[in-house]
Amino acid sequence: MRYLFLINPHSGSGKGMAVWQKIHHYLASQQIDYRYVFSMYPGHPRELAAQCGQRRPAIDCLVVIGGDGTLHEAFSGLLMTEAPSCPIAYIPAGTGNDFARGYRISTKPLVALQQILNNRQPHSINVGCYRDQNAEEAGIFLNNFGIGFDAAIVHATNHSRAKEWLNHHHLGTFSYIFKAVHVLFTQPAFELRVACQGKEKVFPRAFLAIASNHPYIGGGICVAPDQRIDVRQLELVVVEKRGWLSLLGAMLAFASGRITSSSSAHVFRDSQLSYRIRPAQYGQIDGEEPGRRVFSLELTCRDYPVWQEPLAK
Ligand SMILES: Nc1ncnc2c1ncn2[C@@H]1O[C@H](COP(=O)(O)OP(=O)(O)OP(=O)(O)O)[C@@H](O)[C@H]1O
Repeated sequence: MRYLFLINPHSGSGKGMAVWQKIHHYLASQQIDYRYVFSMYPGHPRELAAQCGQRRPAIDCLVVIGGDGTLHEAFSGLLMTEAPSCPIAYIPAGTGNDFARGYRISTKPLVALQQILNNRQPHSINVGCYRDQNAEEAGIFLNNFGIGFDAAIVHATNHSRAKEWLNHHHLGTFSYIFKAVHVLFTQPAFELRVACQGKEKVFPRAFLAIASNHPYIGGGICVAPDQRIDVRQLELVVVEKRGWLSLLGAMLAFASGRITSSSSAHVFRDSQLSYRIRPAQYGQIDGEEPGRRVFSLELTCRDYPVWQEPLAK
């Protein structure tokens, strides 16, 4: 096997570089055929991954070291090319690491590396695909596509001047909770129309809509407990803003990983979902922001090979 390591040294406020140093030290002491490349700027992981098929000598597996955003870009790059699918593997080095949770990859770099080196067959995972007819834009999501509450928190947190400092001092969760409380009181309701399995449902006062590819969001919150990354299906959870008390209850259920059992929540599950949202809202796609806008989404599924043995349950 010939591996290409793609590293975002800045992910997780510098964790990417620290993880790579550990991995590099180990690889250099073994008989392993590998190359490596650093991503230098936002968007670079996508470009580097898109060139994988043309590399000579050919590579058998692209190993990404970074956070969920870097992994998302690498998958997008691989899926953009017509070349035969190059299997991917992942060593988490971000702050949230939700994909690693969803696929069961260790957050200990050398254990995650062994999951790759000991692997013997490709594992097929589901990748969520979206087409926004409104913005004439298409893309993928590995973790989730959120609109409303969670996306407004991502926006507030990403633009917080204290983010770097809090992450550096392992206080990122506090920043997230603080922003969540603020958004809870300021985020207005919006209209959502969902079409699923031939039926349309209208929510005049939706508060959040999260489509998930595996159970986790926001650094380990369980938002879709029945969702599995190896099943060709997506889960959309919609929460309504009925009144302050029920909304507060729903958000507490969200924070404690029980949102799907809240009476304000509605769950839709299928390999194809469409929904429209008005007026303009914040969105988040695997933690990155597509901007505040009106959405008209069609979600579908496709599969992709991962070269990594998941940890035992
Ligand atoms: N050399 C670089 N300098 C700055 N940004 C980069 C570089 N390489 C990649 N990026 C961009 O950094 C963004 C965020 O990366 P990523 O999500 O992996 O890290 P993170 O935000 O620290 O982790 P998490 O998403 O878990 O919080 C990605 O959009 C990626 O394109």
